[in-house]
Amino acid sequence: MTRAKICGLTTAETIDVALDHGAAFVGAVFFARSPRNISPEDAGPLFERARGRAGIVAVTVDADDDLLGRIGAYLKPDFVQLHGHETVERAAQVRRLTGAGIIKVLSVSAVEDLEAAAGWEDHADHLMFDAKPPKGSALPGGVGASFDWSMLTGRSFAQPWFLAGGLNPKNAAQAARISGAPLLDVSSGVESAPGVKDPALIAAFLKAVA
Ligand SMILES: O=C(O)c1ccccc1NCC(=O)[C@H](O)[C@H](O)COP(=O)(O)O
Repeated sequence: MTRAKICGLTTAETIDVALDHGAAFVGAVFFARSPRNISPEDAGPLFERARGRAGIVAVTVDADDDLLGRIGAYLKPDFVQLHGHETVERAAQVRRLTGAGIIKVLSVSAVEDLEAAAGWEDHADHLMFDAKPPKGSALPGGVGASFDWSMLTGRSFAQPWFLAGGLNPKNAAQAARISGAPLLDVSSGVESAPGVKDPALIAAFLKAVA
């Protein structure tokens, strides 16, 4: 069985659908340029319904101390997802500032990109292999780009890891089978428009990987 994270949730209805269909993680995005951006003050009460039912993930991109402090205070996430150029030293500071575990995202377009995982062995609780966004993209994630999943076939890593990038209800099972990923992550593939999560697509995605 593959477990899944539904990312970029902004409404009670879509969080409930994710929880009711067995999402293992639910994510809130804290990045001003994202159509999924939400404030820590709004995310806190909204995501409380997920506490103890799924891991609550705060997605950040080279966030400053002020934002991380607010995320820690209002959302109290189980994990902070580092989707920027954070170093292992910064990851340790993020842990201290938020009290949360770390999911480190590694952008992949070629097999050599997987080598970065070794540097995070003692510094992240989970890894996420996400597709490198197309040149000029305004966002480092959530863009629906994918990479060749067979690069991951037969590989093992020190931490549990997510496959992300361009997944949707139709390709999720095949992606899990080819890559061997224990965890999948999806955002735009379960939306009807940028930033608008579709309850039926969330349910279909989670059924596809169950
Ligand atoms: O989703 C966003 O808007 C976003 C913005 C900035 C940094 C990361 C972001 N998303 C992170 C995720 O975990 C996405 O789920 C992941 O990149 C996969 O996205 P998609 O290809 O759309 O499924």
